[in-house]
Amino acid sequence: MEEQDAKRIAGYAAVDEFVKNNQVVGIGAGSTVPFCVERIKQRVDEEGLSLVCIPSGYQAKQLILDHGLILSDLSQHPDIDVAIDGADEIDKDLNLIKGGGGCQLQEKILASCAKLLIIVADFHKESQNLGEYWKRGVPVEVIPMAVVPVMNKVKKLGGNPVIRFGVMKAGPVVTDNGNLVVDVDFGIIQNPNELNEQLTRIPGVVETGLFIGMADKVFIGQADGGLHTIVRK
Ligand SMILES: O=C(CO)[C@H](O)[C@H](O)COP(=O)(O)O
Repeated sequence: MEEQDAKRIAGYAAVDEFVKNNQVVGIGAGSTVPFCVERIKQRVDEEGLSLVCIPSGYQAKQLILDHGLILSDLSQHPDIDVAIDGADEIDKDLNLIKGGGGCQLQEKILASCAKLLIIVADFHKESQNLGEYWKRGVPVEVIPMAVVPVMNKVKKLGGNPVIRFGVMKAGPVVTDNGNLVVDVDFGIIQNPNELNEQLTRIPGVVETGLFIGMADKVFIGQADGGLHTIVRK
C-alpha cells in the first residue's frame, strides 16, 4: 500500500464521518488535505450537501476554487463547524507538530474558530513523543525584523534554529502573512505545552506549529490499507 493510498483512506474517512449538510468547513494544507477536498466535492455532487469552505492559505483557497466549492472567510463565517487538516507528527496525547507547509498561523486560527479539529495523516506521522519522527524541527513563524534575536533566544531554550529556505528561490520562505519560518530542532520534546508557552512568550514570535490539546480526532491511514483513529480523551 502506497503512502498516497493511506492519505486517501484517512481523508475520505474523516470527511465521511464529520462533514454534514449546512456546515462551515475549515480546510487546511498539505498533501493529505487534497483527498479531503476531493471527497467533499464527491459528496456535494452526490448528496447535494450545502457547505461553505474557509481556507487556511493559498493552497487551500485554490483547492476550494478548483473543486467548485463555496469559498468564504472568517469575516463572513467566524464560527467553523469542523476544520480538517494534516499534521507532520501526532503524539500519544494528540498534540501535533504542524507547519510543514508554512501555514501554521492560519491553521491555528482556523482550529481556534472550529468546534472540532479533525486531523488526517498517513502511518508515518504517529509517535509517542513529538520530535521522534519529524526531524525538521518545530516551525516558528517570526516577524522578519526579529529573526536573529528570536534565533538567539530559542538557542537558550535548547533549540537548534534554521531559517526555512525555499526551493527555486534564492531566499527564505515568506509566509502568506509576510513573515519568516524558523524551524527549531529540540530533539524529542517531553513537554510540548511548556515549550509552546516558552516560544510564544518571545517577542517577534507570531505563532508556533505546536498544536496542544486542539485535535479532537485523528484519522491515520495504515500501510496495510486499514485505518487507525484516536479520539481526544
Ligand atoms: O501543517 C501543514 C501545512 O502547514 C500540513 O498539514 C502538514 O505539513 C502535513 O502535510 P502532509 O499532509 O503533506 O503530510
